[in-house]
Amino acid sequence: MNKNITGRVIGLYKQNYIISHNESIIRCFPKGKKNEAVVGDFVNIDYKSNRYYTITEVIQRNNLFLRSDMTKSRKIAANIDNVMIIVAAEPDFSVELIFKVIIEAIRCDTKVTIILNKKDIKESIKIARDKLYFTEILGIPLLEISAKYPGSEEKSILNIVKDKVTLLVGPSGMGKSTLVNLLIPEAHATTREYSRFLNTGKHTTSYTKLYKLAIENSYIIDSPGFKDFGLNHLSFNEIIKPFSEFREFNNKCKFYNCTHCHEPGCKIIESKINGIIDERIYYLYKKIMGKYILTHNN
Ligand SMILES: Nc1nc2c(ncn2[C@@H]2O[C@H](COP(=O)(O)OP(=O)(O)OP(=O)(O)O)[C@@H](O)[C@H]2O)c(=O)[nH]1
Ligand SMILES: [Zn+2]
Repeated sequence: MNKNITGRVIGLYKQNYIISHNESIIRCFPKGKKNEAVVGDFVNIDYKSNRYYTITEVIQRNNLFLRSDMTKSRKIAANIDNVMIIVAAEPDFSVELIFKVIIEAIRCDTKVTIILNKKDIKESIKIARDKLYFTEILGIPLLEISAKYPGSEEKSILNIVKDKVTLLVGPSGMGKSTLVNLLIPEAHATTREYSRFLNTGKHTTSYTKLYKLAIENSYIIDSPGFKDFGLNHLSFNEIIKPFSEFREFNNKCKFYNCTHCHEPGCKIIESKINGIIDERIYYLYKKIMGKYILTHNN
């Protein structure tokens, strides 16, 4: 007898899916060779009596957060409302990398918050804060916390994640796991349980997982740390969109297809020279767009 049910992907490791369905979890495999579904997806699954569950259909998504380079793209999570980017006083982090994540979050039409962790490290917190100058100019919420030594302020994260599916991303070493354990005290145990369930033969923790928070209707998706974040799947307009300061000058350049990187008669370059556009933001744009153009023209 075939049994068709709908569930949500809460874990994915190689070809192994963990699907949640009515408070229980089901191990599942993709139907063909391709892994179409990602964490956060709602899927229809099918049980063939003596075999195993397979995903038969991915239900239409609201969005799909991904990163891509010239050769491949990596799907990270689907159906998200919120992207929380975690950086820290130390180790050092790349503003360019963080900004690329913001660009992708805005393409997905989600909210974005930056969490600056390890505020207890007084010697380096100011440098990290200065690097995040763009948050104020572009109106991106920034919250300083200490995931390791939490006080009352850390509770305000709950207001950000309430009633939402929040994707937690960040470079390695910023304290993402510490934050996950603070928000979801049973996360460690859940990860262990999932690893056993996946039967992968080793205790792998480095895969994307969806956790249910204690507050109703609120979820966190924890994804592995990354070193780079490619935007090859985006259009020129999607890359420029978060640079809200540029908007009023965007269509006023001499050339209709101005990249605002080097062209004569560029109103954005002019506005940067006149101090109307923040110089640091302009150079951040130029760096990101310069690399994007280079990979797209090859
Ligand atoms: N001082 C201080 N250290 C912290 C804080 N949060 C995390 N750490 C430390 O920073 C280091 C990295 O923390 P993790 O939570 O493992 O970081 P992660 O981002 O999950 O790192 P990856 O597993 O590499 O992706 C650990 O030694 C933590 O104890 C904090 O608020 N203050
Ligand atoms: Zn221009």
